[in-house]
Amino acid sequence: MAQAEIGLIGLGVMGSNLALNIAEKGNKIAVFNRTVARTKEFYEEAGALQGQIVPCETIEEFVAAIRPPRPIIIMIQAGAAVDQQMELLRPYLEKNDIMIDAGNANFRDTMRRFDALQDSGLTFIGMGVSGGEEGARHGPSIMVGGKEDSWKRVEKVLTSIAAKYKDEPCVAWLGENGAGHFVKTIHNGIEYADMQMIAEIYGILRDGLKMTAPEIADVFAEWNKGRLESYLIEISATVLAAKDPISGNPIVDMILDKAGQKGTGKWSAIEAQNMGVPATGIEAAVAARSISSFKTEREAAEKILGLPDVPALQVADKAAFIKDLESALLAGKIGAYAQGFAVMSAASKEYNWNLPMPTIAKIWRAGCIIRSQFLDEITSAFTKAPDAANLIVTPAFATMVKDTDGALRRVVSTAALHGLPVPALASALGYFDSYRRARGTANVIQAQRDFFGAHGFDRVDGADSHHGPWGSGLNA
Ligand SMILES: NC(=O)C1=CN([C@@H]2O[C@H](COP(=O)(O)OP(=O)(O)OC[C@H]3O[C@@H](n4cnc5c(N)ncnc54)[C@H](OP(=O)(O)O)[C@@H]3O)[C@@H](O)[C@H]2O)C=CC1
Ligand SMILES: O=C(CO)[C@H](O)[C@H](O)COP(=O)(O)O
Repeated sequence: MAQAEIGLIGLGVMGSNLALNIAEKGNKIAVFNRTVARTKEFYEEAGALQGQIVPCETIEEFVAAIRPPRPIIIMIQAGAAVDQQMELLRPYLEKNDIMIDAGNANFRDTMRRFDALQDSGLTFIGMGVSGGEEGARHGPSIMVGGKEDSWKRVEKVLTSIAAKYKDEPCVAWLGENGAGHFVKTIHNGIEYADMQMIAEIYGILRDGLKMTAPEIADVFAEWNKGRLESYLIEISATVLAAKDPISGNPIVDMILDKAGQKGTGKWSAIEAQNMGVPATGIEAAVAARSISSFKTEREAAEKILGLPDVPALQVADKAAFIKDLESALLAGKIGAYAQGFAVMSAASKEYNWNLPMPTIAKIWRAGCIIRSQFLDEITSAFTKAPDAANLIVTPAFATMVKDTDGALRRVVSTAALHGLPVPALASALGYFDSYRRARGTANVIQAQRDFFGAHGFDRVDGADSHHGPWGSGLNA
């Protein structure tokens, strides 16, 4: 029997769908799962694809089933489980075999694993996969990091399973070691911001305009035909329209308002802070998820503080206000993506990855959770200006920022005046207002720091005096 082209460990939600996708595209695949019963179940459910799948009960049998040099995808719970799995696998591997961690790893773990294998003859790929269950099965977006020659060994298989945007595969080698997982992390950070801003707009429509879930679904479905066309707006319309089979109510009204998080959003915010690059949209979204999880505390706080004593929202022209919400959401999205790309640009320099920004935007156009028409516009902006300091100063996006500015301002201020929380949208406005202002207010911060800590300051006239006259100046 011919050997498998590739192996995959971990037949959970992502791994099983990825394995079926690989098999369906004509690649023979060997599979293994820690819990053997799951491997059997997976194989039985594979139907017509069984001929392409080699189910294995032991690691030894699994490794022997793959053609060397063996690419082995590890698609399991991120973190310590990956280290454990790699240790179990290692004794059976041979020179040039490639372990591919396809889970949502912290890129720092990927760098460590990559380094640990440097002189072993084995290689390592850190690969971000996005698209959830459906994407894994029918075409995810794949962000690859590692040695270029390891990528060459898997390029054909990965290209065959990746999503296609107008025939262009949404997979690319992005750089050495942690590059792929870093880009996937920022993808997820942007995903957090995108989702949070949609939720904030939903909050204005629900609590401000008192619209029902199906009515809001119609608004989102309409927006999905315009500038906001995206997977996240599409699924938001779908979930808002869905009914709870138990109560008959809209299902979203029966879902608790607390959201979990597994780490990638937080890592994006941490890495942005580490490099001194503002990612306020992502930070606001991560904080909003954390506040959402304080359900009991929030219930107690509402009893003590009550909701803000503000008038109910009244709008003279509802259609015009909804148009403003659409533009404000686009503006917020521009801010979050601009920040995400700025973080990747800084990381590219810090880690010598040479991350290709237009390519990243390109492979996010289909397959992944943040896929949208908007990413094609980003692709085009970065293709024309690959060295732009920030997405918002590229000609197309500068125009968009100016065009949506009024709406963002009206929506954020209206929300504030009516006690409706919009932390991510407000962060976008603050970001734009700070970034576009040549003369800011940090002169006072410089002065304060120099006053209390003799930190010195730079002068507007470029002259050499770097310490204030505070003592004499104050007391004179
Ligand atoms: N779900 C999603 O939408 C996405 C998930 N990811 C990432 O993909 C990875 C897998 O996620 P998902 O498929 O959702 O997870 P699941 O919970 O569905 O599956 C987890 C898998 O990990 C295996 N596993 C857990 N611990 C160990 C261990 N110590 N040793 C060996 N195997 C272990 C499980 O095996 P067993 O059956 O024996 O328990 C199972 O096969 C994660 O890193 C996740 O963050 C990435 C993109 C999207
Ligand atoms: O990678 C993903 C989507 O792109 C996963 O669904 C991930 O779990 C999302 O992050 P979180 O669980 O923190 O919301």
